[in-house]
Amino acid sequence: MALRGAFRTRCGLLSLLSQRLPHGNHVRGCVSPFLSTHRRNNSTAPKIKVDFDQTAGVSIMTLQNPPVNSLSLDFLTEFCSALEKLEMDKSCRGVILTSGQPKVFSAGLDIMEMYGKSPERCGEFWRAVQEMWLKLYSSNMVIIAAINGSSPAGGCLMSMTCDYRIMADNPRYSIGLNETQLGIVAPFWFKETMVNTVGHRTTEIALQLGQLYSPTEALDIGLVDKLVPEDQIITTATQTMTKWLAVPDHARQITKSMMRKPTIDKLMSKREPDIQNFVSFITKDPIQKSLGLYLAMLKKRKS
Ligand SMILES: CCCCCCCCCC/C=C\CC(=O)SCCNC(=O)CCNC(=O)[C@H](O)C(C)(C)COP(=O)(O)OP(=O)(O)OC[C@H]1O[C@@H](n2cnc3c(N)ncnc32)[C@H](O)[C@@H]1OP(=O)(O)O
Repeated sequence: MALRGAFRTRCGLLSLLSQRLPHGNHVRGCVSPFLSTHRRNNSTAPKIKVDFDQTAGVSIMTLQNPPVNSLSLDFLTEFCSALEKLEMDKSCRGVILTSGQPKVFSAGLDIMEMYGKSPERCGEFWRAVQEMWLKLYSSNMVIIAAINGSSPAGGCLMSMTCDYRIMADNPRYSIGLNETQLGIVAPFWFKETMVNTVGHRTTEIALQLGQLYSPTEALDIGLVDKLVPEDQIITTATQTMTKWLAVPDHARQITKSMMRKPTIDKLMSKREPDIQNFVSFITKDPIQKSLGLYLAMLKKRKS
């Protein structure tokens, strides 16, 4: 039923863009579903900057995949490899995740990775998305998100895998799992991560509506834990980290695992079917058309 609903029209995307774009913009004029070009970040510059403070045992991972830190296959691969290195380094006990791009923490999954790609490539991409989630959600380190910009969809998922979320108090920013507004469906592990964060009822409403929340609304529902002025976000994250690292590692790690293991085990046991589900869903013609329209509109609203 959900799939049929998503396939029925492209209005999920159209209504999202005409009703509420994250920065309050509106679609202007008509759009062509055909996208001939798309500015890609093909740079070989590192997409993740890691600053390790050896004395504190804390790394700051800065996401730097311009223009909007979208989660492309290359980005995810580099991110997982950087995180794995830190995980294996016993002197690193905490990570602060933040964005090096103005106004955006992460725009979520790179839509270009899901548009016009072969089933094989889509499968490879989805495996990388799963890997990012698994590595973050099961990390032994304390992970704090310093959300210094908008964080829709996959960006919100990434934030929710962290142990604590501090968001810049700027009403122009938004955060949430807005998948249904794009005519796509948040997979079960996105849903469970949100349930584990804000509870069942709030998730039910948030997911069906594909709701994007302002920082104040996100704080109200517990999607983020603290709001601070943007220029204080890293100092606040660093102070918060000190508090978390004062707890004995083994006790905190076992507790974290106890809370998250059922969800992690569920994805681990369903990884391949989850990839197949994603590939068969995303490569369907109506979904491809919707994604094409959405991309075209993202560009159009700037002109
Ligand atoms: C039955 C069950 C089956 C299960 C099937 C599974 C289904 C799939 C589930 C997928 C799960 C998650 C999905 C996602 O994460 S999809 C991504 C959703 N993201 C969004 O909707 C955000 C879109 N972007 C924005 O709203 C804004 O860009 C912004 C982040 C608020 C920033 O605004 P801005 O004004 O600063 O920048 P803007 O001018 O809009 O964008 C700059 C350029 O970046 C391009 N771009 C933006 N977002 C993306 C993106 N996510 N992917 C790729 N490209 C993106 C945008 O087009 C601009 O490009 P250009 O400069 O014009 O070339």
